[in-house]
Amino acid sequence: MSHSNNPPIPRYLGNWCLGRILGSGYSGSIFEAQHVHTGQVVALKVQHVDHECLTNRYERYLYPLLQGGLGMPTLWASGVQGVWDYLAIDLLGASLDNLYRQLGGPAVPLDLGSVCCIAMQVIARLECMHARGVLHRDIQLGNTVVGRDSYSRTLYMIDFGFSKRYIDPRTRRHIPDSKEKRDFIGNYWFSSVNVHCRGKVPSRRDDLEAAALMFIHLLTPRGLSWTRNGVPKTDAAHRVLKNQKRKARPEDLCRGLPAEFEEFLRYCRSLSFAEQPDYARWIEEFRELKVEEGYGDSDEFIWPPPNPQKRPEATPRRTRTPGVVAPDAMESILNGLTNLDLDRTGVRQVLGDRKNVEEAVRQARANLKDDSTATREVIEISSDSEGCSVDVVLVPKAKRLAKLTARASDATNNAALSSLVREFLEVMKCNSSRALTKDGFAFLDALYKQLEDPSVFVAPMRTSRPRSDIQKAEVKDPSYVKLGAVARLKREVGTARSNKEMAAMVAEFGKVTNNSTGRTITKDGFAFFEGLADRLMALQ
Ligand SMILES: Nc1ncnc2c1ncn2[C@@H]1O[C@H](COP(=O)(O)OP(=O)(O)OP(=O)(O)O)[C@@H](O)[C@H]1O
Repeated sequence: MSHSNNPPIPRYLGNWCLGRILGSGYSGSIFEAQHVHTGQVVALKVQHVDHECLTNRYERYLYPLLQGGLGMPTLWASGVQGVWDYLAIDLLGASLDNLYRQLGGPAVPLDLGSVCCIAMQVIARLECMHARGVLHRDIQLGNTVVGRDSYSRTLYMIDFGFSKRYIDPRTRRHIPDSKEKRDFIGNYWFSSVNVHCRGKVPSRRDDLEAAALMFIHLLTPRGLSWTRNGVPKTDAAHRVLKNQKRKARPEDLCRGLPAEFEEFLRYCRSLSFAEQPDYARWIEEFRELKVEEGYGDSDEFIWPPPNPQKRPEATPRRTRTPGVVAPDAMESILNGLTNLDLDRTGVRQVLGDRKNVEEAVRQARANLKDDSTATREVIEISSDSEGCSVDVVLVPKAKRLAKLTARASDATNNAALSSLVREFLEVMKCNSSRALTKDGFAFLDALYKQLEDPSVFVAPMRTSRPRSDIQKAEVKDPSYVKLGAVARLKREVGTARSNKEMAAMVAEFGKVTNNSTGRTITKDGFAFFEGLADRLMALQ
């Protein structure tokens, strides 16, 4: 319906006296308003009842599902008066869109510290919404706003006009997927490729992918490439935009950004339709990135952005430049393959006592046996420098770690252990996830055992309990516990005087990593293992 003939919005709606306009969207306007009796100040979302997209009608049913969650606005009242439908919700502050533009965006990107805070908070908001069975489906800068007063460092999600329950309240089941192409719901800039370009049914993964694109947009000078020509005005222009979005590879979108952003985007795209995302892991990843870059570990969104507390260390950050396999990375992949020597029956045992080979090693060997029947994983790696593509056989991370674990139990001296530690580092670095999986812990167990006393049985540092059990049973340490301990280990490993001392360090590393939410190896963690490999050579 056309709005030009709408009657003017009255000064009073229900018990609310309308004040200044806060913003307007496609379906209506938002006003600051005050309760005539209590004086309470709210944001009043006003829409014409005949509007073709009367989102208030949906929102009033969704708000109650979200009440009480951090960063979820409260719905105080709602009603219809004459032709006006209104919702009275918490009055909040500026949107990220406003703040970003104030600072010069998109010409000027946002600082990494702020984007990490945004990432931690937005992922947590999505976790909260999803836990209550609701998808947002319209994640964008204009729908992410800061709170007021004591909540001015908290981000809120607003605009649930496109939101939907993805858990059927009757059956308690996830909504079904569909092969049929559906009309697009969301926004041009950040809606996921599956939803926007392929017409798929939105699910939790798509909220997260939209968030990932939003983070990348904020960090990219001039923003995501498909946003640069403005909102498409014709169907043809919209088709061009969708094409551009569909073709943009994560490695191109994230060139020059810290690896976490590309990894997060890839992770979102790897989720299956009904899969539950690992929110905690990614909140922890962005927290660690923030700490590593000198911005501290808080997720509070401080505006204007403060300067980093310390400059980033000289070691270059791990940015990803996939698409091009660097010659040394390719060499390490191929070396890794040729080093996978399974026939070690004649190796003399010096450090280890074969009778006491621990559970982790037995497990690793069992995994190796299973591998003989496993299919090879072929991954295509294209090179944009040459405009060609090469096929490379990559051994999956788990398999390579299992082989390293088995070899660790057979190591005959410190030099052999040192080279195994270096191979372990290679595996962890060339993989898109730096999370220490149970295979990684098994390697640490084997290494610890060799360093400490191979004749004593050592309880594994991490068991392979199902993740749900682990989450129930464990109270995670705050990230600074792990970060502080690993930084100390990195400093101290260079002066370790014996294998026993190094064993204790490996054990401590395993313990703090197992107790942290993300179980990722940080930059300091990598430096610790590098130091350990050096020290093992020095103490031969
Ligand atoms: N609770 C609030 N407190 C303060 N400002 C708000 C609040 N809700 C919305 N706004 C402002 O109004 C703008 C539009 O709000 P909202 O997105 O909810 O409306 P909409 O009509 O659904 O918009 P669109 O059609 O663009 O999706 C927001 O970007 C924000 O700047």
